[in-house]
Amino acid sequence: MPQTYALTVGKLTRQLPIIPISDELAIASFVLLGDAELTDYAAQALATKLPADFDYLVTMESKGIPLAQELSRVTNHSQFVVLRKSQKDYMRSPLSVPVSAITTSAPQRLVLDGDDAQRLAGHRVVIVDDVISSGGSLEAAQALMAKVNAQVVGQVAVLAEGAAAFRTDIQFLAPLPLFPRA
Ligand SMILES: O=P(O)(O)OC[C@H]1O[C@H](OP(=O)(O)OP(=O)(O)O)[C@H](O)[C@@H]1O
Ligand SMILES: Nc1ncnc2[nH]cnc12
Repeated sequence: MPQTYALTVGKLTRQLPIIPISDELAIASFVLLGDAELTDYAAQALATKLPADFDYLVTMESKGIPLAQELSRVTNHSQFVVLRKSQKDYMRSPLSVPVSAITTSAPQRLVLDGDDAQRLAGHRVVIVDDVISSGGSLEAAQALMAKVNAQVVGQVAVLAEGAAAFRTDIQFLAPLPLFPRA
């Protein structure tokens, strides 16, 4: 098994460390947090793939947050919504659903603050994340949007990992392979 994977996103390349995540599987770890150059570049590129008309970007804590912020700025949307991975005492009437992701074996919930729920109700939203893999995080976000009667008009990510690269219901910039564990 190679130790790193050379990821190319447009004009940028990054060497991603290959990390075992189970007895059978390893991932090329893509941590966008802290990579301002790639975040800005990806936001510019993803902006061209968004529907012309939407009200809010919605992202998932945590690695999607800087991307959604930059994409909001590029598309002149002054507010976006973050779905959290834990419930905080400052939330009012939060809604939550179970979420599973390829990187997380422990049970988790995805949480929407009630104030954000009111803001999204009846609006057109685009779900944005750094990477879509099993689709578990995306599915949980969709479930929350359905709960608040928000219409999902786009689903975008920088990378589609494994079988997600064959999905026709998402827009992304590059595929990312999964690796058998050595
Ligand atoms: O399609 P899936 O299998 O759900 O995988 C994709 C999700 O996994 C990663 O988040 P992670 O759970 O690692 O949390 P983090 O962003 O807080 O690190 C990534 O940011 C996506 O949200
Ligand atoms: N390859 C990857 N790196 C980091 N987080 C991920 N979440 C899903 N796939 C991932």
